[in-house]
Amino acid sequence: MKVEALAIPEVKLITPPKFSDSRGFFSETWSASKLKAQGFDEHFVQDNQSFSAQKGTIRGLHCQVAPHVQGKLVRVIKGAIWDVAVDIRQGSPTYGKWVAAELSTEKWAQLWVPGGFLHGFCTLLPDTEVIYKVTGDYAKDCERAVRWNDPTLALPWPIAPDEALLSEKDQAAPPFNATDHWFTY
Ligand SMILES: Cc1cn([C@H]2C[C@H](O)[C@@H](COP(=O)(O)OP(=O)(O)O[C@H]3O[C@@H](C)C(=O)[C@@H](O)[C@H]3O)O2)c(=O)[nH]c1=O
Repeated sequence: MKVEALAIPEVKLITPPKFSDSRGFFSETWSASKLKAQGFDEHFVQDNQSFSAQKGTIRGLHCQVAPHVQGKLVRVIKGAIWDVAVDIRQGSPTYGKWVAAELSTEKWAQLWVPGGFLHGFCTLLPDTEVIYKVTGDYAKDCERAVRWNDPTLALPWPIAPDEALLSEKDQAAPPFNATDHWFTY
C-alpha cells in the first residue's frame, strides 16, 4: 500500500495494489497491519456508502466536532469524484487551506481526511458510489457544515455553479467563519 502525504501533510493519499488478470482484478482495499507498517494507524468504527445519480452532485462541506470527531478514509467504487479536505484547526499553519484529489475506480486511490478538516466532494460522473470508513460514530448533534461555495475558501469545484446539486441542508450551510473554535491545533 502506497501512503503519500499531500500538500497538507496530515491529508494522505493511500493507493492499494490492484492485481488484474483475465477475470478482472483483486485488491486489498484496507489492511490494518500493512497500513500500520507505513505509519498509518487509525481505528475505524463505521463504514458509509453513498450513491449519487447525477454528475455535479456536491456533498459537503462536512465535519463532526468533539466528542464525535471523525477521520474519514474515502474511496470510489463506481464513477469518479473530486474530493476535498479543508483544514479548520485554529492555529494550524495550514488553517483555511485545502487539498483535493480525484478519486475513481481507474485511479484506485483513497483520500484520508483527518479530524479537524471539512470534507466534501463533487461527482464527476453519473451513478457514482462512494464508500468511506470513519473513526467516530455518527452523531447528529456534532454534525457541522460550511457552505460549499464560500468565497473565503474559493474552492475550484470542477463544475459550473448552475450544475451543482446539493441537499437542502448543504444549501443552507453557514459561511467559513462559522468554523471559529470548532477545532484547535
Ligand atoms: C452521515 C450520516 C448520515 N445519516 C443519515 C442522516 C440523513 O437522514 C441521511 C443523509 O445524511 P446527509 O445528508 O448528511 O448525507 P451526506 O450529505 O452524504 O453526508 C456525508 O457527506 C460527506 C461529504 C461526508 O464527509 C460524510 O461524513 C457525511 O457528512 O443519512 C446517518 O444515519 N448516518 C451517518 O453517518
